[in-house]
This record gives sequence, structure tokens and C-alpha cells, in this order.
Amino acid sequence: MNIGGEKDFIFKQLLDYKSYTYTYLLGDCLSREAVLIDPVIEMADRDIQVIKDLGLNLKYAVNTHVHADHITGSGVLKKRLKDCKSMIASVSQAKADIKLNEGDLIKFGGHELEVRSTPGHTDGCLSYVWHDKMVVFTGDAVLIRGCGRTDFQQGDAGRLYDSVHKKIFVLPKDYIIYPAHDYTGQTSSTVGEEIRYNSRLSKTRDEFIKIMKELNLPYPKQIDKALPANMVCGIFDEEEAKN
Ligand SMILES: N[C@@H](CCC(=O)N[C@@H](CSS)C(=O)NCC(=O)O)C(=O)O
Repeated sequence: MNIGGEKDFIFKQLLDYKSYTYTYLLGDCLSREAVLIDPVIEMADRDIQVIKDLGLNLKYAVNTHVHADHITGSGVLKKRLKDCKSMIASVSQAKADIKLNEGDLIKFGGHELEVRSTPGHTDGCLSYVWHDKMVVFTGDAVLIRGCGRTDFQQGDAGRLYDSVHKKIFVLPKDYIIYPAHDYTGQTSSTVGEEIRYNSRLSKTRDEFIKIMKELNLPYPKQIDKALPANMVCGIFDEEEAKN
């Protein structure tokens, strides 16, 4: 989506190579307003440098959900960039400057993201649709050929299946999917590809629930410090996060 022609937007997919989390920077070329989806605390210096290099003003640090595998960068970004406000789902019960609900619009310059509630991995999972660019940021609801686990944090496989089938798979097939993680080196997919090839979500609802029940994944290494920190949308002291 960055190739050729005149653009009215800036888009960057940034990787945290420790947690394999993708952070997305979206900017409006005219107003220079920007949003950052799913920042990671350890990558705050990088994110701030990119924002400065591109002459952007970060309006919102937006979280798709209360992550269990890393601490969000929202707290540090708020501290270091004066106009930045944190965002998360109101359903999540986490603290943030702005609580989001289904149907809300996140505006930056002439652009907007539609908020869709996609619970199941956690009860406060949100996906963000950038209709103008035919893109959806799915957080952990849809991963490339996979999906977020459902064995903790209000996880519910049936609910996740319904969310994805009713809120994501109804989008036009050529919408690009940008997930919060990828563990296999892939960067994006499309709605059509995932409807067809997703190894879990392309199955029937009952088959999906069985697959999720049998995943038996080890718990994320940072879960004990990530969950409490993310319930306040990230701690403000990067040194504290290292302990
Ligand atoms: N090994 C990682 C955690 C990997 C993991 O559990 N990822 C989650 C998303 S972050 S809670 C997940 O839903 N994975 C689905 C899958 O199929 O892998 C760590 O220790 O941080």
C-alpha cells in the first residue's frame, strides 16, 4: 500500500523482535496528526524517533486490548509526547484517557478508523478498520493463518469465532489484515485469504472450539508483569518495566 502515486497518508509497520508484536504508525500527510496502534514499552525510543523524523504529532496511542505478553508503550509515550492520549476498550476495565466502544471513530487529520468490538481472545479486544485504505488492524483476534489463544483473560473460543465471522470476515475480501503478532515471519494477509486458509477460523464453530481447547500453549513469559501494567495502560517509567 506504499507503492507509487501520490499519498495522503503515512503507514509504517514496526516490529518488536522480542515479543513479535507489530506496532502500526498511521499519519495524515497534511495535518501531520498520527496514531500508533499497539506500541511496546521497550520500543518507545524507536517509535518517538520515527514520529519525529517524519514530522508527525502523535495524537493517540491506541491499544487493541490488554496484552499479556508485553507492556504497552502508551504510558511512556504519554509522558514523553505532550499531545498523546491513550486509548483502550471501555469493556476492558483498563485505565486510559479515552475508552473506546463499538462504532466509535478515531480521527487523525482527514482519516478515520472505525472501532469494531471483536472479543474472544480477551473480552475487550477491538479491531480498527481503515475503510478508506481497505485495511483492518485485528489485534490478536485474527493472526495470519491463526488467531489469539483463548485459555486466559476471559478467553472464549466460541465468542472469538463469532466475533471474527461477524465483524472481520464480512469485510470485502481484498481488505488487508494487519495483526498484532506474527511468529512465522509474515507481515499481512487479506480477509479473503484468511476466510480460505486460516487453519483455525476456516473450520466450523465446533471444530474451532476443539482446536482451541487442544492448543496447550505455554503461558507468555511476561504475563505476570504485563497484565497489571497494561490495566493502567502502561507504566510510565521504562526502568521500572525492566525489573
Ligand atoms: N511465547 C510468547 C507468547 C506467545 C503467545 O502465547 N501469543 C499469544 C498472543 S500474546 S498473549 C497468542 O495468542 N498466540 C496464539 C498462537 O497460536 O500462538 C511469550 O512468551 O511471550
